[in-house]
Amino acid sequence: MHHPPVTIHDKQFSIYLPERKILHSVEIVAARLSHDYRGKTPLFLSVLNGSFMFASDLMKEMSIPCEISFVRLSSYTDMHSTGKVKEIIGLKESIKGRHVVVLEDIVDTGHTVAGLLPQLHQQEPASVEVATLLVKPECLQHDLQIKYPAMSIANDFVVGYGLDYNGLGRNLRDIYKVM
Ligand SMILES: O=P(O)(O)OC[C@H]1O[C@H](OP(=O)(O)OP(=O)(O)O)[C@H](O)[C@@H]1O
Ligand code: HPA
Repeated sequence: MHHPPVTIHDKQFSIYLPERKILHSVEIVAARLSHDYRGKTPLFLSVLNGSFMFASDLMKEMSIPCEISFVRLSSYTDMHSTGKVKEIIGLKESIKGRHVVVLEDIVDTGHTVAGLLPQLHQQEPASVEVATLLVKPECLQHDLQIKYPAMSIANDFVVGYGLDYNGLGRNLRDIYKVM
């Protein structure tokens, strides 16, 4: 399939990860989670906005009983991290004693996940792990154990499949990187 470059705001992006590759990597993560959490009814916590597409496709591939809830925790404007971590919004149910799996679209500097995990641990879950579609190992600034990364990428700004550049690009089926 041909994927011409796309323009979003002031920048051009070229094809990076086609949809079939994304979906294949999501299937593999779902199979691992279905195996590891058998008998545990995990609670997925999808961190909005970026992770909605990953969460949706991952849930469809899960072969064990599981639940999902959506939380917000935003710290990004433009293409650079502000480094500020905000508190969790929207977590209505108790996670005490639950096996929680945080769903992220991307772990970049790691600020977001590093800020989120202590807030979750305060509520005494049985366990907390992180599943992310993308991780940028070169950019990580925290000592994080990301147990379920679907794909590792280089230090490129990417959009598509839920990921945005200043609000746009989330609807793209494929992932593009800035040119
Ligand atoms: O590892 P980090 O450097 O913290 O970057 C990753 C976070 O940044 C993005 O969220 P953003 O705050 O842009 O909100 P969004 O999901 O609504 O786009 C992304 O969805 C992750 O949550
Ligand atoms: O590369 C990225 N693209 C979109 N959003 C992001 N948030 C952190 N890194 C990125």
